[in-house]
Amino acid sequence: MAPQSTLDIQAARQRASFDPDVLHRVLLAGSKDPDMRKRVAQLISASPAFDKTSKAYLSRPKQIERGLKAARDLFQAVDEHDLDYIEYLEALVSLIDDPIGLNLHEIAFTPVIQAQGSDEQQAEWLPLCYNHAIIGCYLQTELGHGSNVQQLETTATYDTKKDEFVIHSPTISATKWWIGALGILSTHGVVQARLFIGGKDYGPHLFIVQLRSMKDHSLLPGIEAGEIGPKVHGAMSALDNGWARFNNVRIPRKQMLSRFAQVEPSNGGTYVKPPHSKLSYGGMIFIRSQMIGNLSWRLAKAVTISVRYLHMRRQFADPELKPGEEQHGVEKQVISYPAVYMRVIPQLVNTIVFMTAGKDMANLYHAMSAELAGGNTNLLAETHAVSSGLKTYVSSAVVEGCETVRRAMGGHGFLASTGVGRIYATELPSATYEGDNYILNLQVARAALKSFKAFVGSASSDPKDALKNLTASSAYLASLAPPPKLPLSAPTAVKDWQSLSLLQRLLDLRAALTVGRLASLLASGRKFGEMSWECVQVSEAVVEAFLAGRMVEAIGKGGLLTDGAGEREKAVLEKVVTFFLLHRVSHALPSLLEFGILAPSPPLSLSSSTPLKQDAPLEQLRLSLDSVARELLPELVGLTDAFGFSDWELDTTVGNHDGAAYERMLEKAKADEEQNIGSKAEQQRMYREYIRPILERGRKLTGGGGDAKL
Ligand SMILES: Cc1cc2nc3c(=O)[nH]c(=O)nc-3n(C[C@H](O)[C@H](O)[C@H](O)COP(=O)(O)OP(=O)(O)OC[C@H]3O[C@@H](n4cnc5c(N)ncnc54)[C@H](O)[C@@H]3O)c2cc1C
Repeated sequence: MAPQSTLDIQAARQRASFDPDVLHRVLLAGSKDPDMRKRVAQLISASPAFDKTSKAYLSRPKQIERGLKAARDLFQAVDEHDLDYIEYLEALVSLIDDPIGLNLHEIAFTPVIQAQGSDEQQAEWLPLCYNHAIIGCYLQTELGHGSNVQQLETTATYDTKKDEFVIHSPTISATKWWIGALGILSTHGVVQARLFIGGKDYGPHLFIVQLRSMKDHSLLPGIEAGEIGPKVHGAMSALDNGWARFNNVRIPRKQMLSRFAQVEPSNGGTYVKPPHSKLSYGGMIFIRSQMIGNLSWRLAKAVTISVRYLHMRRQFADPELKPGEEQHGVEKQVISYPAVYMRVIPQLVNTIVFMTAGKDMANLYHAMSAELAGGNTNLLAETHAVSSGLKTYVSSAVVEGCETVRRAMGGHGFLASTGVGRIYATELPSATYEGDNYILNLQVARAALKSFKAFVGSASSDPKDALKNLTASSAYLASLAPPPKLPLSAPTAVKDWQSLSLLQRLLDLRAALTVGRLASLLASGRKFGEMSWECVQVSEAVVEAFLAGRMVEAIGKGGLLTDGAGEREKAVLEKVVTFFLLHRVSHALPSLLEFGILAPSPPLSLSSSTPLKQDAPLEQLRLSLDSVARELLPELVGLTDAFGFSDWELDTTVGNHDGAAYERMLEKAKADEEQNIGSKAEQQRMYREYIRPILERGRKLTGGGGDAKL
């Protein structure tokens, strides 16, 4: 007989109303080939090189070595199985779930050369990058400067006589810091440094600098570098984040990345300006746009583990059931408690929303790149606004989501072998790197203000033209034309709250008026620089309106969530989208009431004996949210199965496909004993050296009374 936990998971799996395999293909469509993913996962998991069983017990140097070994063995697998570049990237970025130095080569170093290198530079450097004849990192951040890139101190001074740049770190605060893959792995780096020509400062530009010898990997003359040390929660231990200082290091002029800005040798060095001031952001946009989809799959793992565990975990029988009634005395699955499912369902729903947003983002990025290649910068501002908004929103939500589903698991969620804490710790800095989220909120708010002013300015004279100029990121402003009559009449029935167009309109109006409020504050004399807290609210409102619009489109005919889906899959995805919008509208209630978009409920009676009037619109909103959550409850395990993770990928004791959690937890505790607390002989030694003296002292103090108990 299978353990109860297995029976619980099997029963939960059978309750799903749709085919998880079909849904799996819908979720991956347009981003990954499911068959390729499965094939690569199988061959990577079968290789002892990628074994994860001892990872939690390794010292820092051994973690670093494990990361380097993974990189070397990955290339052996590439050669042995003839993996192409996409297959290799899948293995590196999503299957080896610890970030390793090589990731930076693929997501930062190579892309910045692709985006910012001239044709000649690409021809020279990219073959070396693709074949890993060199390994690179991206050196932007300095000890004293992070978000404010314009104040970086490292200099690149043009030497007319030798036609070279001299790279130099003038102060301690100019030391490059945090640089992934710099500590031990990289041979080369792209360095952000201030360009000086003839004493004039042209601000930060990008330079390819060789860091280590190609013969013996020693640091080149004039370069000092090292590793910065362990990170919080022991996270990212296999990744060698490093520091570096440059002492008048010379590089040829052709190593300044010059797709856009250039330095020509004529007249003692002539600076050629980029055609668009934001063109150098291209590399950043690439990394951010990749992050959205990647983060969604990390949350998917955490949610899969948690949801499966919460179906097999049972606590407390229903106290209202009487003896003889079905389920009397049987403990309930904890997922059935509203205080559990109301924490977990929003995370599961976010996962699917973010996967879809990730595809949207990738499509937008590719369209922008194609246009840029032809010299057209039309999509640059839009791509910058969308990628900044999604990066800040998604990374914050994923970090919080991982911690939420971990806490929902109670004590076992705190055990490393459960696996969710590891995902949380790894994703935690995503809220900081590639643009600190609070800095990005400022940029989102600035872009929103610009769109708002342009729209309001032209809507009064030419409403049609104003509407025509809206983009995906500013589409919510259409809710202001014609000016809405507020408050809107809110539904008084649960079902009516589930209208996607109504929910989207509410989020659109809330975004438009949140931006409008910021514009009014500016008009009343407040300075933008003093309103970084207001910008948090603006950014959240604008991104949620954007996501609402994209999700309503995705669930429509031919949308990202319906293409390839059968009727049953469409039905469950529609519930997912409905829950997302309802949940966001509930969360936005303070603003919806503050701006008068919805009318407040009448004051509550203070008497505890008066029954609550459930027909008030906002009560109906609460009921509606709970009703969709309950409709989703039987689908949860099926939905997580649709993510398609193998047990090897999840690397958990409690979230495996078969649900046998307790068996695995005990098995692992026994199997790991030696790595965990040392051999039996070691344990005896520790007893003799540390435990026995305490007990002997205690016995002496109690007059040897403890002996009687032995
Ligand atoms: C794990 C990890 C890996 C990294 N990898 C790399 C890498 O490979 N290469 C690289 O170059 N860098 C890397 N970084 C650095 C990263 O890009 C920076 O940490 C990030 O840009 C933020 O800069 P900062 O840390 O200096 O924060 P700061 O800019 O000092 O910010 C500190 C605080 O001040 C707030 N703040 C700052 N200015 C304002 C303002 N105007 N208004 C309101 N609030 C403000 C911020 O929101 C934040 O809360 C990495 C960082 C981490 C954590």
